[in-house]
Amino acid sequence: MSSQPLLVAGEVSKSFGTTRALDGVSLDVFPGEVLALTGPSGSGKSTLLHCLSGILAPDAGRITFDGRDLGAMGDRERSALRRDSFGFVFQFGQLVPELTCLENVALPLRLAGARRRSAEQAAGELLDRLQVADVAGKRPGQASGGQAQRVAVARALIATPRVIFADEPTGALDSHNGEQVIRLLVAAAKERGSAVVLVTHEERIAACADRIIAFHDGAVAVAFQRTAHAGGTVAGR
Ligand SMILES: Nc1ncnc2c1ncn2[C@@H]1O[C@H](COP(=O)(O)OP(=O)(O)OP(=O)(O)O)[C@@H](O)[C@H]1O
Repeated sequence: MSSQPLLVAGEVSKSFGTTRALDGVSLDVFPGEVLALTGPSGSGKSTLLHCLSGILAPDAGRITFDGRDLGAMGDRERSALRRDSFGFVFQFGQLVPELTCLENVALPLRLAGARRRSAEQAAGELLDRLQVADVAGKRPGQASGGQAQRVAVARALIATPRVIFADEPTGALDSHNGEQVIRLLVAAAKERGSAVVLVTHEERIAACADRIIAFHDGAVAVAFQRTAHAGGTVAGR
């Protein structure tokens, strides 16, 4: 496949004090692909995800999204990019506890100016797609961990972002539940054409991706192309 990469990291380095979390990492994320970042604890996976999503600024190197340099953007432009083009799923869903699950999922559309009725209709359809329509009227605290994580996935998908960043999204679930959540995330993202960057240390979860990049000590250790989806390049030193 010859599509252009959507997100590009070029020679990205990041340190926290004397700890070198990333050491000259380069990689591409292609439109619609599911990329897993794996590796042992402390190898730099989350730091890279935060740099790719514009949450953290690298000390050296460059991140571009759709040809635009994240480092050259002002805070407002970067926040708008995160809101309009990216979706996020974290280890603990981080849903708004006072809102129902349906309202949580509808929130990104409401913030983008959609009317309540159409936003909640779309949210209801997505909850159904993620097999949790029965918790629509409940608050997150009344849902199980697995249900709440599916609600968080629905919220990340609803505005059809170009990229979904998922940082250990199944870390708080048992392996069966975790794998089901990832399979639903991957299937729903593919239907909508959203790329997924998935941080996980679990092999079974990484195996759901099109491509796997394993990190060690802040650098790319090895990369595997599992499907013919994208012609990505990786490098590290
Ligand atoms: N905010 C921070 N302040 C200080 N050190 C940090 C910070 N964030 C990360 N680090 C350090 O940077 C290195 C890489 O951390 P990172 O969280 O990216 O690894 P990881 O592979 O995601 O690990 P885990 O799987 O345990 O989440 C580690 O040594 C970590 O202790």
